[in-house]
Amino acid sequence: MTAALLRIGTRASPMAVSQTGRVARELAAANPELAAPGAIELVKIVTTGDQLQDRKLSEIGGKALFTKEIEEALIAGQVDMAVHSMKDVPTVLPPGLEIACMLKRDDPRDAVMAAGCKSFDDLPAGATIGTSSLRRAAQVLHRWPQLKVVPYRGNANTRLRKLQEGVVDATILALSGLHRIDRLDVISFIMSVEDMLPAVGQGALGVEIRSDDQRARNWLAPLRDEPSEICVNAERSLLMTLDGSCRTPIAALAEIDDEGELRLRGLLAQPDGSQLVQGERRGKPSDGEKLGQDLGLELKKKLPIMPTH
Ligand SMILES: NCc1[nH]cc(CCC(=O)O)c1CC(=O)O
Repeated sequence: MTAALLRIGTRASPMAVSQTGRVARELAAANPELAAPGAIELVKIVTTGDQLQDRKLSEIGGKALFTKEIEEALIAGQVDMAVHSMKDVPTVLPPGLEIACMLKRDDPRDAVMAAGCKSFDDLPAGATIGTSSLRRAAQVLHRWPQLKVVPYRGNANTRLRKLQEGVVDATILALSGLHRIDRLDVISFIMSVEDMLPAVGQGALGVEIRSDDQRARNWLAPLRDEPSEICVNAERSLLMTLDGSCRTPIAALAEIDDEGELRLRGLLAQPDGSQLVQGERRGKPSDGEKLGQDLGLELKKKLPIMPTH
């Protein structure tokens, strides 16, 4: 057997394998040398975040846990690309690595699974929402203070099974993720971004490479979607300015409208939803990162008592 031309590292969950499959297919379609059978190999890597299913992420060190082992394999040359949900990628990358490509973003909204409900207004007081996302918890509790949020982990399939078993009354997952595992059928309703501002990078896939790997960069060039990159980078710039750890509920969404103007919305909250501040910036897409910084500073001023790290 001849060695693969390109090895792509991925988390082993069904969602991660599905999104890495999309990248592999698009790479093969755009680069004839990668279209031959066996030219691309998927390498599944179990991350610390995947192993620690039972503990709250915010207690065990945050989201780098989902990328660390894959980045180590990339640095060691065991794989040449790593496919990530941009939502899981920390704002600062290890030296020598870069996100060389973001694909066209999927719908960034969140979806709710809650039998027979079309809105959180339909749930009785005291109903339990299973989520370990501080961002989702803070926004739910702020807007529907009569509901209860309980910690909830596991991959998407596990969470859907626990919901079926009645462990909670409702749960919230990213629409894009449900699409990737072909489970749009379970959705009760999709949340507007006014009700639930998404996480930074939600719905976008990014591909990380070694900065000195020009071959990998060239293969990825045709897959890049510039508007998605501009929007996600504006959101990440806001996140960086807020020094967001996993202990701070932060949400942001950048979009480019029909006139070509960038609109960035941001939100910062207390984990219990007691305080929630929001802001918005509009400007040229080329100023996206500056708009992110500006809005980050404004939100910090509006909510000075940041949760302690
Ligand atoms: N935290 C895990 C994670 N990382 C990315 C997604 C969804 C897919 C995406 O945002 O691209 C999910 C699951 C979820 O939040 O429902």
